[in-house]
Amino acid sequence: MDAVIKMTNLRMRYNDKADYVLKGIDLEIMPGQIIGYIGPNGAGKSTTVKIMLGMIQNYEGDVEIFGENIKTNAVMYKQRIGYVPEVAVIYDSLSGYEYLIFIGELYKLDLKLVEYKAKEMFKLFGIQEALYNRISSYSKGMKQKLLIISSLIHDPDILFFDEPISGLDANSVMVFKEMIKQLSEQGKTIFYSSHIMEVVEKISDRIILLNKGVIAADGDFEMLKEKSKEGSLQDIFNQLTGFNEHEIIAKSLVETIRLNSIGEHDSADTMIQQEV
Ligand SMILES: Nc1ncnc2c1ncn2[C@@H]1O[C@H](COP(=O)(O)OP(=O)(O)OP(=O)(O)O)[C@@H](O)[C@H]1O
Repeated sequence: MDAVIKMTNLRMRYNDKADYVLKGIDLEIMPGQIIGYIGPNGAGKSTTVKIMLGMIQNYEGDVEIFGENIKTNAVMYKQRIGYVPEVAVIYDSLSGYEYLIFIGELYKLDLKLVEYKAKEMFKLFGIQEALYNRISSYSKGMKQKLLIISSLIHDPDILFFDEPISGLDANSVMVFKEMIKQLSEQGKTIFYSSHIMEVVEKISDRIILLNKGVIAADGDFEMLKEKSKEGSLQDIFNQLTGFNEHEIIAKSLVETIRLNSIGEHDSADTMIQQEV
Protein backbone atom coordinates (compact mmCIF):
# COMPACT_ATOMS: atom_id res chain seq x y z
CA MET A 1 0.00 0.00 0.00
CA ASP A 2 1.25 3.50 -0.78
CA ALA A 3 1.70 6.16 1.87
CA VAL A 4 -1.04 8.78 1.89
CA ILE A 5 1.33 11.31 3.49
CA LYS A 6 5.08 11.25 3.03
CA MET A 7 7.56 13.76 4.46
CA THR A 8 11.21 13.69 3.58
CA ASN A 9 13.74 15.67 5.59
CA LEU A 10 11.15 18.34 6.38
CA ARG A 11 12.83 21.40 7.87
CA MET A 12 11.35 24.76 8.74
CA ARG A 13 12.45 28.01 10.29
CA TYR A 14 10.34 31.12 10.45
CA ASN A 15 13.14 33.43 9.32
CA ASP A 16 16.72 33.17 8.10
CA LYS A 17 18.23 34.05 11.46
CA ALA A 18 15.90 31.94 13.61
CA ASP A 19 16.56 28.37 14.74
CA TYR A 20 14.90 25.54 12.88
CA VAL A 21 11.61 24.58 14.53
CA LEU A 22 11.42 21.40 12.42
CA LYS A 23 14.80 19.74 12.15
CA GLY A 24 14.41 17.03 9.52
CA ILE A 25 11.17 15.09 9.83
CA ASP A 26 10.83 11.82 7.91
CA LEU A 27 7.41 10.21 8.03
CA GLU A 28 5.22 7.85 6.06
CA ILE A 29 1.57 7.57 6.95
CA MET A 30 -0.65 4.85 5.57
CA PRO A 31 -4.35 5.16 4.63
CA GLY A 32 -6.66 4.39 7.54
CA GLN A 33 -4.16 5.20 10.26
CA ILE A 34 -5.21 7.27 13.26
CA ILE A 35 -2.10 9.20 14.19
CA GLY A 36 -1.89 10.71 17.66
CA TYR A 37 0.42 13.66 17.09
CA ILE A 38 1.73 14.83 20.45
CA GLY A 39 4.51 16.89 21.94
CA PRO A 40 5.15 19.76 24.36
CA ASN A 41 4.09 23.36 23.58
CA GLY A 42 6.28 24.75 20.82
CA ALA A 43 7.47 21.32 19.62
CA GLY A 44 6.41 22.07 16.04
CA LYS A 45 3.13 20.16 15.71
CA SER A 46 1.05 23.03 14.30
CA THR A 47 3.90 24.02 11.99
CA THR A 48 3.92 20.51 10.48
CA VAL A 49 0.16 20.51 10.05
CA LYS A 50 0.15 24.01 8.51
CA ILE A 51 2.77 22.85 6.00
CA MET A 52 0.61 19.86 5.04
CA LEU A 53 -2.41 22.16 4.67
CA GLY A 54 -0.47 24.43 2.32
CA MET A 55 -0.63 27.36 4.76
CA ILE A 56 3.19 27.58 4.99
CA GLN A 57 5.27 27.39 1.81
CA ASN A 58 8.83 28.33 2.74
CA TYR A 59 9.82 24.96 4.16
CA GLU A 60 12.74 22.75 3.10
CA GLY A 61 12.40 19.10 2.15
CA ASP A 62 9.48 17.36 0.47
CA VAL A 63 5.89 16.67 1.39
CA GLU A 64 3.81 14.32 -0.71
CA ILE A 65 0.11 13.88 -0.15
CA PHE A 66 -1.87 11.30 -2.17
CA GLY A 67 1.42 10.53 -3.95
CA GLU A 68 1.98 14.06 -5.26
CA ASN A 69 4.31 16.79 -4.12
CA ILE A 70 2.13 19.50 -2.57
CA LYS A 71 4.33 22.21 -4.08
CA THR A 72 3.47 21.13 -7.61
CA ASN A 73 -0.09 19.95 -6.96
CA ALA A 74 -1.13 22.76 -4.67
CA VAL A 75 -4.88 22.91 -5.31
CA MET A 76 -6.35 19.49 -6.03
CA TYR A 77 -5.28 17.72 -2.87
CA LYS A 78 -6.99 20.31 -0.65
CA GLN A 79 -10.38 19.12 -1.90
CA ARG A 80 -9.68 15.82 -0.18
CA ILE A 81 -8.62 17.06 3.25
CA GLY A 82 -10.57 18.36 6.23
CA TYR A 83 -9.28 20.44 9.11
CA VAL A 84 -10.44 21.38 12.58
CA PRO A 85 -8.06 24.07 13.82
CA GLU A 86 -7.34 24.67 17.49
CA VAL A 87 -8.49 28.27 17.19
CA ALA A 88 -10.92 28.94 14.40
CA VAL A 89 -12.00 32.10 12.69
CA ILE A 90 -15.66 31.52 12.13
CA TYR A 91 -18.18 33.92 10.63
CA ASP A 92 -20.28 34.82 13.64
CA SER A 93 -22.92 36.72 11.69
CA LEU A 94 -23.84 33.67 9.58
CA SER A 95 -26.10 30.87 10.72
CA GLY A 96 -24.65 27.35 10.94
CA TYR A 97 -26.65 26.50 7.83
CA GLU A 98 -25.28 29.47 5.85
CA TYR A 99 -21.77 28.66 6.96
CA LEU A 100 -22.03 25.07 5.73
CA ILE A 101 -23.54 26.19 2.42
CA PHE A 102 -20.60 28.61 2.10
CA ILE A 103 -18.17 25.71 2.69
CA GLY A 104 -20.14 23.64 0.15
CA GLU A 105 -19.75 26.41 -2.44
CA LEU A 106 -16.00 26.60 -1.78
CA TYR A 107 -15.68 22.88 -2.42
CA LYS A 108 -18.11 23.08 -5.36
CA LEU A 109 -20.37 20.45 -3.81
CA ASP A 110 -23.96 19.63 -4.68
CA LEU A 111 -25.74 22.11 -2.39
CA LYS A 112 -28.83 19.91 -1.99
CA LEU A 113 -26.53 17.22 -0.60
CA VAL A 114 -24.83 19.77 1.68
CA GLU A 115 -28.24 20.86 2.98
CA TYR A 116 -29.22 17.26 3.65
CA LYS A 117 -25.92 16.48 5.39
CA ALA A 118 -26.09 19.71 7.42
CA LYS A 119 -29.55 18.86 8.77
CA GLU A 120 -28.66 15.24 9.48
CA MET A 121 -25.34 15.97 11.15
CA PHE A 122 -26.78 18.78 13.30
CA LYS A 123 -29.47 16.31 14.41
CA LEU A 124 -26.95 13.53 15.10
CA PHE A 125 -24.83 15.90 17.19
CA GLY A 126 -27.96 16.99 19.10
CA ILE A 127 -27.97 20.64 18.00
CA GLN A 128 -30.68 20.62 15.32
CA GLU A 129 -32.52 23.56 16.90
CA ALA A 130 -29.45 25.77 16.25
CA LEU A 131 -29.04 25.16 12.50
CA TYR A 132 -30.67 28.42 11.41
CA ASN A 133 -29.47 30.52 14.36
CA ARG A 134 -26.53 32.89 14.16
CA ILE A 135 -23.22 31.33 15.12
CA SER A 136 -22.70 34.23 17.56
CA SER A 137 -25.44 32.67 19.71
CA TYR A 138 -23.76 29.23 19.81
CA SER A 139 -22.10 27.87 22.95
CA LYS A 140 -18.45 26.80 22.77
CA GLY A 141 -19.40 23.15 22.30
CA MET A 142 -21.96 23.99 19.58
CA LYS A 143 -19.31 25.99 17.67
CA GLN A 144 -16.93 23.06 18.00
CA LYS A 145 -19.56 20.68 16.61
CA LEU A 146 -20.10 23.05 13.67
CA LEU A 147 -16.35 23.06 13.00
CA ILE A 148 -16.26 19.26 13.10
CA ILE A 149 -19.25 19.06 10.73
CA SER A 150 -17.69 21.59 8.33
CA SER A 151 -14.42 19.63 8.26
CA LEU A 152 -16.32 16.48 7.24
CA ILE A 153 -19.10 17.65 4.97
CA HIS A 154 -17.09 17.04 1.77
CA ASP A 155 -16.20 13.47 2.88
CA PRO A 156 -12.42 14.08 2.93
CA ASP A 157 -9.82 11.30 2.84
CA ILE A 158 -7.43 12.91 5.35
CA LEU A 159 -8.56 14.71 8.49
CA PHE A 160 -6.43 17.03 10.57
CA PHE A 161 -7.86 17.52 14.03
CA ASP A 162 -6.28 19.94 16.51
CA GLU A 163 -7.87 19.54 19.97
CA PRO A 164 -11.17 18.65 18.25
CA ILE A 165 -13.10 17.65 21.35
CA SER A 166 -12.39 20.79 23.34
CA GLY A 167 -15.71 21.99 24.73
CA LEU A 168 -17.65 18.84 23.79
CA ASP A 169 -19.76 17.18 26.47
CA ALA A 170 -19.00 13.60 27.55
CA ASN A 171 -21.66 11.98 25.34
CA SER A 172 -20.54 13.89 22.26
CA VAL A 173 -16.94 12.86 22.93
CA MET A 174 -18.05 9.22 22.83
CA VAL A 175 -19.87 9.78 19.53
CA PHE A 176 -16.87 11.61 18.08
CA LYS A 177 -14.36 8.91 19.09
CA GLU A 178 -16.55 6.15 17.65
CA MET A 179 -17.09 8.18 14.46
CA ILE A 180 -13.36 8.58 13.80
CA LYS A 181 -12.78 4.88 14.52
CA GLN A 182 -15.40 3.97 11.90
CA LEU A 183 -14.04 6.54 9.42
CA SER A 184 -10.56 5.01 9.78
CA GLU A 185 -12.01 1.53 9.19
CA GLN A 186 -13.33 2.92 5.91
CA GLY A 187 -9.83 4.05 4.91
CA LYS A 188 -9.82 7.66 6.09
CA THR A 189 -6.56 8.87 7.58
CA ILE A 190 -6.75 10.89 10.77
CA PHE A 191 -4.05 13.16 12.11
CA TYR A 192 -5.01 13.93 15.69
CA SER A 193 -3.10 16.58 17.70
CA SER A 194 -3.99 16.87 21.34
CA HIS A 195 -2.58 17.40 24.79
CA ILE A 196 -5.19 15.13 26.36
CA MET A 197 -3.09 11.99 26.72
CA GLU A 198 -5.87 9.66 27.93
CA VAL A 199 -7.80 10.27 24.70
CA VAL A 200 -4.74 10.01 22.43
CA GLU A 201 -3.79 6.74 24.14
CA LYS A 202 -7.25 5.28 23.50
CA ILE A 203 -7.97 6.36 19.94
CA SER A 204 -4.61 6.29 18.15
CA ASP A 205 -3.20 3.25 16.44
CA ARG A 206 0.08 5.08 16.00
CA ILE A 207 1.54 7.75 18.25
CA ILE A 208 4.14 10.20 17.03
CA LEU A 209 5.87 12.26 19.70
CA LEU A 210 7.55 15.42 18.48
CA ASN A 211 10.04 17.14 20.76
CA LYS A 212 11.99 20.27 19.80
CA GLY A 213 11.40 19.70 16.11
CA VAL A 214 12.46 16.05 15.95
CA ILE A 215 10.53 12.80 16.26
CA ALA A 216 11.30 11.44 19.72
CA ALA A 217 9.08 8.36 19.44
CA ASP A 218 6.91 6.69 16.81
CA GLY A 219 4.90 3.51 17.32
CA ASP A 220 1.74 2.06 18.76
CA PHE A 221 1.05 2.54 22.44
CA GLU A 222 2.24 -0.96 23.41
CA MET A 223 5.53 -0.41 21.61
CA LEU A 224 6.09 2.96 23.28
CA LYS A 225 5.31 1.36 26.63
CA GLU A 226 7.95 -1.33 26.11
CA LYS A 227 10.45 1.23 24.92
CA SER A 228 10.11 3.53 27.88
CA LYS A 229 9.19 1.05 30.66
CA GLU A 230 6.58 3.48 31.89
CA GLY A 231 2.82 3.17 32.46
CA SER A 232 0.44 5.67 30.92
CA LEU A 233 1.03 7.73 27.81
CA GLN A 234 1.40 10.74 30.09
CA ASP A 235 4.27 8.96 31.94
CA ILE A 236 5.91 8.01 28.63
CA PHE A 237 5.48 11.58 27.39
CA ASN A 238 7.15 12.94 30.54
CA GLN A 239 10.00 10.48 30.31
CA LEU A 240 10.70 11.05 26.62
CA THR A 241 10.53 14.81 26.92
CA GLY A 242 12.62 14.75 30.10
CA PHE A 243 9.96 16.40 32.23
CA ASN A 244 9.67 15.44 35.90
CA GLU A 245 9.32 18.76 37.64
CA HIS A 246 5.57 19.27 37.80
CA GLU A 247 5.37 19.18 41.60
CA ILE A 248 8.17 21.67 42.19
CA ILE A 249 6.90 24.04 39.47
CA ALA A 250 3.34 23.85 40.83
CA LYS A 251 4.61 24.55 44.36
CA SER A 252 6.48 27.65 43.17
CA LEU A 253 3.40 28.81 41.26
CA VAL A 254 1.21 28.47 44.35
CA GLU A 255 3.77 30.35 46.45
CA THR A 256 3.87 33.13 43.85
CA ILE A 257 0.07 33.33 43.65
CA ARG A 258 -0.20 33.57 47.45
CA LEU A 259 2.36 36.40 47.78
CA ASN A 260 1.02 39.63 49.30
CA SER A 261 4.17 41.65 48.77
CA ILE A 262 7.51 41.31 47.01
CA GLY A 263 10.05 39.85 49.38
CA GLU A 264 7.37 38.29 51.57
CA HIS A 265 9.36 35.08 51.65
CA ASP A 266 12.01 36.93 53.60
CA SER A 267 9.54 38.77 55.83
CA ALA A 268 10.25 36.62 58.87
CA ASP A 269 13.96 37.36 58.61
CA THR A 270 13.26 41.06 58.11
CA MET A 271 11.06 41.19 61.20
CA ILE A 272 13.75 39.54 63.30
CA GLN A 273 16.33 42.05 62.04
CA GLN A 274 14.00 44.99 62.88
CA GLU A 275 13.51 43.75 66.43
CA VAL A 276 17.29 43.55 66.98
N1 LIG B 1 4.38 32.56 12.75
C1 LIG B 1 5.44 32.28 13.49
N2 LIG B 1 6.52 33.10 13.50
C2 LIG B 1 7.60 32.80 14.23
N3 LIG B 1 7.75 31.70 14.99
C3 LIG B 1 6.70 30.85 15.02
C4 LIG B 1 5.51 31.09 14.29
N4 LIG B 1 4.65 30.07 14.51
C5 LIG B 1 5.29 29.24 15.37
N5 LIG B 1 6.51 29.69 15.66
C6 LIG B 1 7.51 29.05 16.54
O1 LIG B 1 7.71 27.73 16.08
C7 LIG B 1 7.85 26.82 17.17
C8 LIG B 1 6.87 25.69 17.00
O2 LIG B 1 5.56 26.20 17.12
P1 LIG B 1 4.26 25.31 16.84
O3 LIG B 1 3.07 26.22 16.91
O4 LIG B 1 4.45 24.53 15.60
O5 LIG B 1 4.30 24.32 18.10
P2 LIG B 1 3.21 23.30 18.64
O6 LIG B 1 3.91 22.01 18.87
O7 LIG B 1 2.02 23.29 17.75
O8 LIG B 1 2.84 23.95 20.04
P3 LIG B 1 1.46 23.99 20.88
O9 LIG B 1 1.36 22.66 21.56
O10 LIG B 1 1.72 25.08 21.86
O11 LIG B 1 0.33 24.29 19.95
C9 LIG B 1 7.65 27.65 18.45
O12 LIG B 1 8.93 27.97 18.96
C10 LIG B 1 6.95 28.90 17.96
O13 LIG B 1 7.34 30.02 18.72
